[in-house]
Amino acid sequence: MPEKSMDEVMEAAAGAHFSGLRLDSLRLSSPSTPSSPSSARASQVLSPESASSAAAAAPRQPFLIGVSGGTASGKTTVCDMIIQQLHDHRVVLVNQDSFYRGLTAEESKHVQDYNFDHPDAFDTEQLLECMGKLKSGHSVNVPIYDFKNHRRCSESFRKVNASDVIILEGILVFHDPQVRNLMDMKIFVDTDADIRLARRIRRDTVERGRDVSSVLEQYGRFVKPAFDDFVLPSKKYADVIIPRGGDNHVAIDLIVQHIRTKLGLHDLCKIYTNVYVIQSTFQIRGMHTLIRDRDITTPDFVFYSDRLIRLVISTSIFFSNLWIQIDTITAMKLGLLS
Ligand SMILES: Nc1ncnc2c1ncn2[C@@H]1O[C@H](COP(=O)(O)OP(=O)(O)O)[C@@H](O)[C@H]1O
Ligand SMILES: O=c1ccn([C@@H]2O[C@H](COP(=O)(O)O)[C@@H](O)[C@H]2O)c(=O)[nH]1
Repeated sequence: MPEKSMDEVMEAAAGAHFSGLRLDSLRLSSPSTPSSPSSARASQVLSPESASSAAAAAPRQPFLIGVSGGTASGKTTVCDMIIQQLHDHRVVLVNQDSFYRGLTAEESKHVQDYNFDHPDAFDTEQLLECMGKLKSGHSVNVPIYDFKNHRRCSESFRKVNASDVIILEGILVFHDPQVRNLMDMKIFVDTDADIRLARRIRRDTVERGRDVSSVLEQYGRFVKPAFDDFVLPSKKYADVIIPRGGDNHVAIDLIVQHIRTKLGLHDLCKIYTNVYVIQSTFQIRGMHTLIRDRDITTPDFVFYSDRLIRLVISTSIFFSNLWIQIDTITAMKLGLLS
């Protein structure tokens, strides 16, 4: 019989013909790697599928957001706005630009021929290593890239501390599948190409030591073709597309609200390590809405409250049964039971 995930069981429990949970339909399976004392217990008994849905409901890792889009689309501006609005949480920003390989002395002589918009211009291995460490709660030293001389500062780094939210921003952060798969949420900043070019001319002449003709030359030769070949095709991976970038306050508010909801669960599980948050489903949200409706009839109130209460109790019975089984196995291993 195929294994059922906790989500499927709960979905069934919240469905139209609920008549209690059948715990015997949940099979025990082999151990998986524990990540914390509380999840260690669960991961010994839940199937990988169930364990991953439990992990999804009770996230322990930082929330990683990827922000992509063409050059000068407003990625940094959008990230700054998100960080500002999430002021009550620890948020760090990592720029893909920091992982530019930097030019060799030979390449520097022909800088006008160098394609900074191709995926090979970035040290993606190093980026992956840094993001992996940050995701597992460690601080990292991120290189500092100098756009004026196209090199990394050899002796200084930026220390990025472990945080609740990590934002990774850059033109090609959705290009590499391994980097993409680390992300919990992907945002694409979609700004008109003419506006981006105008902003890029202003920014690169004012801040990055270029002149207008070199910006236009680089744009036509490398930036635009690479946008069409690599950046635009990665837009399909986005969960959210923000038209007009930082001008789109509604989209940014919605994104911040979503992150706050995710972090709310995160915080709860951090404070109480044995809390299991039942994953919200369409049916569960529907029942909560119905019982909060002041015009609901008494029979309906009793009916839906009963379903929700059964769901909570069934879930706790499910977990207490698991703990009893683990404790029995442990006792047998210790020779306390035969
Ligand atoms: N909504 C906006 N209105 C006007 N200027 C903007 C807006 N968003 C960004 N800019 C300007 O455009 C330039 C590029 O913006 P930035 O956020 O750094 O883009 P990206 O990170 O995508 O390269 C910056 O000089 C910034 O001040
Ligand atoms: O030495 C360099 C490195 C990069 N670039 C250009 O920068 C943009 C990416 O940065 P955004 O902030 O996203 O615009 C990319 O299009 C490169 O062409 C550079 O000119 N010189």
